[in-house]
Amino acid sequence: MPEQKSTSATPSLRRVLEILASYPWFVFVGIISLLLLITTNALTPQLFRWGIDRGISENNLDVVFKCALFLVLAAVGRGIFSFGQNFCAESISQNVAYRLRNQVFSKTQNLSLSYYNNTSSGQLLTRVTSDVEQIRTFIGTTLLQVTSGFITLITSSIIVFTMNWKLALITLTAIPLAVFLLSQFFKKNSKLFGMVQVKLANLNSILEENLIGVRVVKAFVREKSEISRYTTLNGELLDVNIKTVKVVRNLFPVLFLLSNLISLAVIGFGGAEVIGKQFSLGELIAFNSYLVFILQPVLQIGFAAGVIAQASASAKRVYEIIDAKIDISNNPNAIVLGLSDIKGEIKFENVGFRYPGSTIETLKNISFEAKPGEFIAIVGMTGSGKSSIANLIPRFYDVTSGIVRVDGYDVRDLKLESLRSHVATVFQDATLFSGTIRENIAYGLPDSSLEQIIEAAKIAQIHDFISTLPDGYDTIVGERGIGLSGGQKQRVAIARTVLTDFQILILDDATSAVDAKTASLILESLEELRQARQCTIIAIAQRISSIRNADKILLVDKGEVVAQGKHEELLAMSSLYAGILASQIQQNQPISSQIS
Ligand SMILES: Nc1ncnc2c1ncn2[C@@H]1O[C@H](COP(=O)(O)OP(=O)(O)OP(=O)(O)O)[C@@H](O)[C@H]1O
Repeated sequence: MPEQKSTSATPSLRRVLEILASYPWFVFVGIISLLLLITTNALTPQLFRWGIDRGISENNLDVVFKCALFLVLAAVGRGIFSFGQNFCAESISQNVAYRLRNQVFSKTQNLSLSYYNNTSSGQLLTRVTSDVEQIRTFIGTTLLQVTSGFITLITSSIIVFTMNWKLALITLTAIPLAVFLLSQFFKKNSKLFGMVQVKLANLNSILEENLIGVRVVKAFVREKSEISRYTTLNGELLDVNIKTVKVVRNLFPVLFLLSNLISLAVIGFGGAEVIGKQFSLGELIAFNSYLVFILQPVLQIGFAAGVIAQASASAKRVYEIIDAKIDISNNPNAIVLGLSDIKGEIKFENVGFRYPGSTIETLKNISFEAKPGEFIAIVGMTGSGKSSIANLIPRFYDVTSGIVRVDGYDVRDLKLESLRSHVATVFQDATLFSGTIRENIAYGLPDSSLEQIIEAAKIAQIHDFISTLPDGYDTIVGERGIGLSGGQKQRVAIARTVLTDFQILILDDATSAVDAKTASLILESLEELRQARQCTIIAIAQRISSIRNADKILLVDKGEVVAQGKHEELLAMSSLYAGILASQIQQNQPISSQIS
């Protein structure tokens, strides 16, 4: 993973708890309900004591009836306060989950591309879904249990002390023992709980890869081995889950044993005191009820221990994304280039580039210039570095050495939004979103009129095809809609880009899936657009025939520009270029397939 601020589990959970301050009313009403519930619970044994000692023992029916009435009122109060505290806790937990999901998602939108090179989307998905859900469960249920447990434990301890300090001492020996057991449990198992989420994320990655690559799996008849790969990882998740169940399960018999031993001691010692008339029967019954309010919270906290450990691990993983360093960001004095200011000049000055985390120098000493309104082509073998050069112009990555300039400005000094809004890119891999064709074309400028959209579609040579569809521009594409061929998708992607207000257009193998005739029609339209807008075009091309009229052609080999000039000049000066052209004429095939 890319460099990240170290995020440890406990501070991460503390950061989750700090979010609660944003919901003061829910917290306030929740705490009041919780305190009232605890008070009602604490009063109930006293009512029993009163009913037994003053009512039953003294044959006073009036006290017995009053006691019964108060007990009913206490039960109703418990119902209301319990609803209040649970409603507030659930509401807060849903809001915290909403906020974390939004925070993680907006971070994923701002993270640099290098982060995605090193993190699978399955891992990211798990953090937005499962990890956030763990945190929600912790806030909605566990936090309440633990808070109420602690307060009940303290108030009940005070009450039992005032009732009978000797019996209380026997009872309270349970607490340090339980705390010791729980701390040991935490120490030993926090790693294990983190592993559950790691395994789940691995499983999601495989699932995601397979869903995306389902055609490859089928074409290579790899279904069985993919099922076995998934099953293996699923088995690992099962093993870790079972291990967590086991460690939690092992904790409870010990805690129950402790609780039973204390009960035994109280009944034995308390019973002797009742016989010796030092303690009334009502007091012993009330005392015994408080025992539940001491031991139950200890068990509750025990139950919560696992969830807290899991929530801590999840919070750590969620904050790892929220805190992830953004490699490409605006510098404090970044300049905004307005549409009327930008001319479209590009200059590479001795540019060297290494992908983040890589030790290999992908680009070396790249220097070239594109004047405003020029058509520059980049050709070269597959893997030579053509896309890497193009990626540096809209600052998808930063150079390792040298400078990339747009209109004389170092791109690192320009505001990213302003730079990228003037530099439009059509990628080879045309990703469309679910929605209508119209929405897809208008993705960059959602307010575009249908006329503008149609004009863009005409330039991309896709208008005629769209017109044949029953719903025309309102046809749904993407996962929910009709399937488009690779070439059709590429043309919709070109239309989507053409519609925007760019001054520099980068075509990264943008017509690779389109037939040669349509590709040349698209280039003709783009040429007209270039003349009209005076914009600069950088085209990465596989077919030399499609770019022979370029103002300048850069021939890239092993990360270096080995020759640059017009088509005829390159033919004369570069045997590599001449060789590529000859082989293309001979075989009428793209460059990459010749070389690879
Ligand atoms: N994200 C990345 N991280 C590390 N190395 C990368 C990354 N992307 C590309 N590379 C490496 O950089 C080199 C240049 O890749 P690039 O995509 O620029 O080549 P290209 O000339 O555009 O290739 P093609 O014609 O096949 O698209 C290759 O060796 C590739 O392995």
